[in-house]
Amino acid sequence: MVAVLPLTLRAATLRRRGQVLVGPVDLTIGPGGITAVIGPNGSGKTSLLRMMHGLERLTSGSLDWSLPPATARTRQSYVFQRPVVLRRSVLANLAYPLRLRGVPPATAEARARAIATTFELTALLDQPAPSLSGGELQRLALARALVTEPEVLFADEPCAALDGRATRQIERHLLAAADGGTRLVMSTHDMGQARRIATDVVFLLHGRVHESGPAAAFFDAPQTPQARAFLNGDIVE
Ligand SMILES: Nc1ncnc2c1ncn2[C@@H]1O[C@H](COP(=O)(O)OP(=O)(O)OP(=O)(O)O)[C@@H](O)[C@H]1O
Repeated sequence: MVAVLPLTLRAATLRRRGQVLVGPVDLTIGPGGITAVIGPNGSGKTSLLRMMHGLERLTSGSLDWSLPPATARTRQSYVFQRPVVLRRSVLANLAYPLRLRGVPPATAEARARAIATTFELTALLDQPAPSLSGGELQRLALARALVTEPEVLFADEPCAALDGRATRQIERHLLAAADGGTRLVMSTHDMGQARRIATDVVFLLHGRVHESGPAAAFFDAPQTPQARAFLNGDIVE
């Protein structure tokens, strides 16, 4: 199968109501690894992820996958910061993306049950998804995003509002997905998390990529005063 990556953004820009929210951004997402998109509140992390997944149309510039956009779209998933679930059972939620792709019901259900085991959701399969706790919902959202075995997963703050234990649990699943060959691009406010799991970092400031590169180098020796200030928890202008 031909790979969907790399994803290449050239001068990619998103404007809303006359304001530049993101861009111009030049960025390549190659195969393998976990990219942490970091930056202060309002720096454009969510907007950039939405652009890459095709939820926002670029105002100018270009964004190219190595395959046509319609094909690329079927090979990627997105996890929203606030998990969105169907008002149906956990099992139905897990089977849904497979059914959408035309997988027969029995096969979809078997795959849904298998991923539920991995994500420790088996005991909850018959429960209505909206009744789950925050940590369980986030696990369900991630499991549902991965049930199609996407080549790329975009995750917007996948551990926002989770406690330490639930966060570590999600991180284990993210690392396992990356080990299994899914390319991860995630935003996070949690620098401990970025240090723990990211292979590379994209540091956004005012909608532009201010610094990017291997995570270890970024955290050990940030190149700009703004990145240093951000990592120190100071206000970044
Ligand atoms: N649809 C929209 N229309 C107008 N402005 C928007 C829209 N979506 C986002 N913005 C603005 O774009 C900027 C970037 O927002 P975005 O949510 O991408 O940042 P973020 O880095 O993810 O922020 P946070 O860390 O607070 O989640 C913000 O100033 C936000 O108010």
